[in-house]
Amino acid sequence: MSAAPEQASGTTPVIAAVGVSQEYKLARTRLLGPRGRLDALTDVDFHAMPGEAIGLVGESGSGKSTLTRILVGQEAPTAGVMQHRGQDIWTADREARRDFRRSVQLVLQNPRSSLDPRMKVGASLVQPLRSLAIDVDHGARVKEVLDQVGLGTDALAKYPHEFSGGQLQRIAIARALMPHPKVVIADEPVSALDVSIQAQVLNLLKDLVAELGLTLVLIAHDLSVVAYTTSRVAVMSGGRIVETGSPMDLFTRPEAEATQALVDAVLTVEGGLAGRSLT
Ligand SMILES: Nc1ncnc2c1ncn2[C@@H]1O[C@H](COP(=O)(O)OP(=O)(O)OP(=O)(O)O)[C@@H](O)[C@H]1O
Repeated sequence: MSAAPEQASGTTPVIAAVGVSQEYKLARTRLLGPRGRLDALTDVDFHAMPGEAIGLVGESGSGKSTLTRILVGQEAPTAGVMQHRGQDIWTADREARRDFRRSVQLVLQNPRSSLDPRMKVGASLVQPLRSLAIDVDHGARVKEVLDQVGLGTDALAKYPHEFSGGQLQRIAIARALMPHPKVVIADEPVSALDVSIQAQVLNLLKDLVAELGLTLVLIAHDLSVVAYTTSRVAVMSGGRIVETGSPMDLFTRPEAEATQALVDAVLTVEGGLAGRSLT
């Protein structure tokens, strides 16, 4: 098993996919015909250091969602290793697996589908504490996280339909924060939101990284979104990471064709970088 480079210098990534490949078997096109195979990921190395905000960007079908499912432990890779604090999550003991499930939380694209519409926000927020059997004062923790995401406790007795998309995404982020995670993986967290609200949610994620020392993995198809929010960006194409660099480097000196295409997409969308600086 190869180790992530930082381990040699004594600092362990909080999460790392090391040499990860993912092959899917496709449905037969003929009754007795062979099953096709699709390489969704090929030899991917991806890691996030403690307190780092890292972006993962790529066009549709490049493998971002597949890598996300591997990073959160929803799928085991067909080759390579998925590590949490240097330990393979699929061979780790029960305690280490529990620590991983608590430590790495996911925020999805659409809070309207990730939050149960029949549950009051208060009940949705405490659900992760129950399912992970975390023994803390629920009321105090709920107040604390609502404050961290800029919402008041009046949200607790309301249902999801009573909120705007931006407020709901704050609630989804609050829910992810409930178990005191070290890592938040946000999969296209602003692409379902109005452009006017997107910067607010991205600013919230940036503030959480700065104030709580969180590690953020931000996945998006829009390079300007990850450039605004993170300091290091990995570009995916065809199931591989084709380039990694600072947002400024990717914009000013893109090396891979896929990076150039993402830069072009930002620059041709009217107002693509409006209101977002690269620093
Ligand atoms: N469960 C699966 N079975 C078969 N093929 C899959 C499966 N999941 C993903 N794929 C294929 O793997 C490739 C990568 O898909 P993936 O969803 O990871 O890309 P993506 O970058 O997240 O795209 P999008 O932004 O459109 O969600 C695609 O060709 C996709 O069709």
